[in-house]
Amino acid sequence: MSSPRKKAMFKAINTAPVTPCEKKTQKTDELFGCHVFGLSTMRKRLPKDVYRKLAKTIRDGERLNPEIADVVANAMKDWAIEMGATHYTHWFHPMTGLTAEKHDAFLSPAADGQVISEFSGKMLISGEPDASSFPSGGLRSTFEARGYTAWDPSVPVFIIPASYGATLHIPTYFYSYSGEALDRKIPLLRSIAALSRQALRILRLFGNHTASYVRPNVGPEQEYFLVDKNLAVLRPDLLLAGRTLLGAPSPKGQEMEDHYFGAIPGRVMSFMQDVENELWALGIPAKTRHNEVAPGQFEIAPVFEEANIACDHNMLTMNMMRHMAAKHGFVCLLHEKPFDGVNGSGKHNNWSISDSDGVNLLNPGSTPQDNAQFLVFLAAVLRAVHKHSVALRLGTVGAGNDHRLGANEAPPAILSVYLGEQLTDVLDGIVNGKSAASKKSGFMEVGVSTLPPLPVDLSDRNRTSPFAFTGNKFEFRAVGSSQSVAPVNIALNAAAACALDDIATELEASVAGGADLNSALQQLLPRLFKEHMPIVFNGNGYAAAWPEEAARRGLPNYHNTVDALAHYTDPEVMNVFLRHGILTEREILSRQEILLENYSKAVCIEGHLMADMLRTSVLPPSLTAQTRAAEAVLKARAVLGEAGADSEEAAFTELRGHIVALQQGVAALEKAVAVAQEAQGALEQATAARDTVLPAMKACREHADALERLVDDELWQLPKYAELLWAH
Ligand SMILES: NC(=O)CC[C@H](N)C(=O)O
Repeated sequence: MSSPRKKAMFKAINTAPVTPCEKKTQKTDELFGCHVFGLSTMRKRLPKDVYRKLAKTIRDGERLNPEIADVVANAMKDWAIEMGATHYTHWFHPMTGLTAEKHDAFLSPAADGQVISEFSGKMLISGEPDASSFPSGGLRSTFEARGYTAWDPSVPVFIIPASYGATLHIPTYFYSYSGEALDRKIPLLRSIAALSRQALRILRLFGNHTASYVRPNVGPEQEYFLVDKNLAVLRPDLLLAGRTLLGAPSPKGQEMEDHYFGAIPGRVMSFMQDVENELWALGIPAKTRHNEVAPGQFEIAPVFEEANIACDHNMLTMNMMRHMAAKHGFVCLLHEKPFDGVNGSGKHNNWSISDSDGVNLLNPGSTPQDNAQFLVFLAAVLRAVHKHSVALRLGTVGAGNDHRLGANEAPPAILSVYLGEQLTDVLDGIVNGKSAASKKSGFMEVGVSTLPPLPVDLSDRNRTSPFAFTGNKFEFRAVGSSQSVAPVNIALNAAAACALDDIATELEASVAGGADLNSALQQLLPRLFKEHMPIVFNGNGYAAAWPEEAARRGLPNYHNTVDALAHYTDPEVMNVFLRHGILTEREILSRQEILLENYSKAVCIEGHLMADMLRTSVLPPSLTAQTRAAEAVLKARAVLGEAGADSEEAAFTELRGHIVALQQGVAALEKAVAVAQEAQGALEQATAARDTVLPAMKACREHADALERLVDDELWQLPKYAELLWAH
């Protein structure tokens, strides 16, 4: 038990579960939302007319009326101080992919040398952080520091408690001096508004005059790994890159499939309970928890919320998990592929749309009228994914996710829609103009006026599909575990808005021309389903034949981030975002640049880090092992004569072969990193990172992992896969 690695392992397996924080109450319904200045708290603390105006602002997603801002801010401050808050912060989502906050105390100097607690309406509504160091993708020069934050009242403010004093968090947008979006919230809100406008046109055609808005709902399933902290600190790759850059496979990985839904280890249960308590207090409806497929992998999933809130809540969930892992002696890995050879982690984005009356528009209804409306929305989704699949693919780009997509554990990078046989039968029937008897009970006459009810469980599950219909929602499985769900939902809403716009325009024209809605639909739906049937694929997305079949269908397959990002500026891709004012041309260009830079930086950091680890942690024990092997050859020869040391020589030669190759590999890797860093232009740099750094890393890893299996275990410093994956 002498080496730091062995000591860490000993500590890891002897660590007892940490007791979760004491809760304010044992009852979940009392705990839920207690750290949120939500509607019920507002009603209690605000004058009636102020409450009414604020509630309307929240419901309609408007900016706060400045006349009531001071009263609202004051009530918030009093509540926050009672909850132990000393500071407030505007909390936002810059293009770093993480959240950002800068804290200010509630204090202002008073005339008598004392201080008073102060928080005005102005402080609540807007802020002006120094924005110079956030990525802007060329939207402004570094010296143009001005950036603004503005309260997004559609997400309630909340308190993050800490032993030293809580902080009031105000969810905000973040934009530049010139009014351009520097964050992911602004385009998300614009996309939600666009979807609402277009979907309402369809509802009005169906005679719905009560719905005042339509909103997308999102439920992101979050996968993650937990690694014992004692072991993780000995792995610079886990700490700096969030994934292992080296590591021979564990003799036992996920082959037995015994981890999936297995009994949750005690330490992990305490961690989960602590996370959930905090999330519930924040009004985040965390619902499901379980062991995932890979050893050391877990999942947390909330129930649906409106997309903007769900997105903020997922960012908060990730922050909370990282934070709470430290308390429980873990490091929480949100990377898409922390370990080679076992499953990576995704974030399955469940997406549906509902109207202001709470009706889920992707729910097949129980009347012919409802079914017809469902088919229109279904057609719109198929059209959105088929016509705008590149825009959707852009919502999943990232250096980490490239290791996962298409690796036969997550969907391929080709976008297709899984509908299940039954629903596909129904659509085929509509396309072919004849009634379609489906496999099970579902049966649908052609001609929407005679549609019988559709069965509820319209589809099986298909894990290999990136975009699967699951009965009343779509599950977009391509998003990576570390990614914000904002980009993919911006793209989904934008693409759906375009498709609904096309459909509404045609139907409105037919109706205006005197056609009744049913005959207009009978004209439109068979044509639409026929046009977009190539996007429907119910088969195995992991099969080798699928990419070929997809190519025949004309479906794009951009299987890495750089290829996908190069198409951000294709006119038809830009148009998805331009058409309804979701992003301006300058905002699109800046996002393309930021994402490309982010990719090259991530790859170059990994390359640099791997070279350092190879030089300082892999080569030294390997060289010691080589010296021992050389001594073994000499000793065997001394005893057995020149010809008697064959096996010792073979062992030495094998070691030396990998060592020499690795020494050359490290030099090549360092050169590749330097070349990529010097390349001019964001696309060129990202291309160089992909084409030179990644292959150089792969070549090194082969030898390093072979050495791990050859070098004496007591010499090896880096915790091994078996230890990282199984010590919980
Ligand atoms: N059980 C599962 O759904 C596995 C999903 C897989 N981990 C992914 O990356 O998407």
